[in-house]
Amino acid sequence: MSRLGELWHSPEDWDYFTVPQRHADGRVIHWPRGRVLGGSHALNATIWVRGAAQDYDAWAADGCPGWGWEDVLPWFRALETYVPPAGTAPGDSRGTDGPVPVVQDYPLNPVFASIVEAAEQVGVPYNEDYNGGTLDGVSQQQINVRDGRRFNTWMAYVKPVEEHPRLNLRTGVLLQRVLVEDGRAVGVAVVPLAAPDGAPEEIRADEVVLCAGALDSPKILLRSGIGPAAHLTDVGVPVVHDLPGVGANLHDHLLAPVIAEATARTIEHPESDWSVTQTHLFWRSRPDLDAPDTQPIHFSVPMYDEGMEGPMNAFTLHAGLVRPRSRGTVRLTGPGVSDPVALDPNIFDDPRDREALLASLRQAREMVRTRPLAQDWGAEELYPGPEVRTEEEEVAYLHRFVTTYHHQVGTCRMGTGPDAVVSPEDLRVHGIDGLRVVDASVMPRVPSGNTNAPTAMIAERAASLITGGSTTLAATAAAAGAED
Ligand SMILES: Cc1cc2nc3c(=O)[nH]c(=O)nc-3n(C[C@H](O)[C@H](O)[C@H](O)COP(=O)(O)OP(=O)(O)OC[C@H]3O[C@@H](n4cnc5c(N)ncnc54)[C@H](O)[C@@H]3O)c2cc1C
Repeated sequence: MSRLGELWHSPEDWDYFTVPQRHADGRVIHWPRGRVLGGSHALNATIWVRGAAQDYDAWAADGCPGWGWEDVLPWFRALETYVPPAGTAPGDSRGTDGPVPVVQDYPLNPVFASIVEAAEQVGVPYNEDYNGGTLDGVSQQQINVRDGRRFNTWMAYVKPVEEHPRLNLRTGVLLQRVLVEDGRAVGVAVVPLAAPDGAPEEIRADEVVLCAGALDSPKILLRSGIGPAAHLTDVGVPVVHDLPGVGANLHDHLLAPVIAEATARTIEHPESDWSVTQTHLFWRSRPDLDAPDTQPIHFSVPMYDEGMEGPMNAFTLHAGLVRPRSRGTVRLTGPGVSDPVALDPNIFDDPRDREALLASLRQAREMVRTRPLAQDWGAEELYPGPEVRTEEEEVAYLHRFVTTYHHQVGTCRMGTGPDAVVSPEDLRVHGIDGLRVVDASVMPRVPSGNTNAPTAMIAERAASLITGGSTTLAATAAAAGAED
């Protein structure tokens, strides 16, 4: 867990980059994505966050009836086995017998205990369980680990039934496109990962469920001729079905680092079995907001970005924006599987995003100056650094160092309007029979927290829909796990 950064740029990473960001100094930003069973959950930080009730109520109000907080809560509960801090009991809203371990019962590295105190000193109260109904506050992260190792959705759901005679798992192939005949998906075409321009193999199916994530599901639909007709024509893909919303509505959470050297104490790393990020906080950048719009995340190591350098005995308080308003696109540059995809989150297109991230950055800088960090650890800010004082300088710093929180969503959004791609009722693609999308791309708007748990909730619910509501994979996998 503590070495997750080593998976970036590795063979397990699709290793995507954005197009140059016009409101962020023209920089391209690395977007790691899991190229492995378990998807991005196999290389993420395993932080488990449901989001705010208001997030889902807004989905319901915005054309997705049946996806309000009270509707999704049972599915969140069904997913998890929550292990609360020692000496405490799970609240009513928490699950205790689902297939995904959600663990809060682990030792905090001392620097995180001081970070929690620093947050309290700037007016952020401690929240024992941010998944218990209220997000606001500073908290220990709840993570997916078992026996000191990451535990992802592949391990929870598929591995227990890996040998099932009705499961045929193909690895080493790339899904090229969905095959559509007379308005119905009838299977997929795959090519060898090692030779993607080779002849495709066709796999026929009664129904196709696409779950390639917020970057690849729209890419595959576009390559299949399902998407905005004008764009498809531009890149040489024959139009099968004009669906304007495919690849639109791309958005992401953003981070910007505040890094401080600890000059008075050594940050030890007894957490080698645990994560180098153990706390985060949820905070409203303006008092009139109905839910937190920032989620700073803390690291016991310096998260130096390209162009930064400094001592290793340092920690990071990443400012974080979780209710972005800017929207971008996923677009093809050509019809082939080897043609690069153009990923444009359009960071800071809406200036309100920059304002919220700036408020979060200032809060993190203020925390570094509090007694628990400044005095007890001798914390001295390295980045942005003392020379960054005016608003203009802080904004320039954001443009130079803003980065992803890895939570891209929205590119095959659920809904019923002209921009909707899948139906909120059953996640079927509008206008094509026999085709569903089930992943982070269907979220109409990103929840105010990390996106893995919401994606797993959507998948859990979809499994029930696909099987006619008669069962859930949670129950199946939990039963299989119990037999081991
Ligand atoms: C570095 C990083 C850290 C993160 N940290 C956290 C965290 O701590 N907590 C949290 O909640 N969220 C975190 N996230 C986000 C979270 O992991 C994602 O939101 C979640 O995994 C999305 O699930 P998904 O099923 O939509 O897509 P993915 O998990 O990306 O799965 C998509 C799958 O489709 C496969 N695929 C794609 N294209 C093709 C193709 N053409 N052919 C065949 N297969 C294909 C991929 O290999 C992958 O297995 C992080 C993400 C990253 C990248």
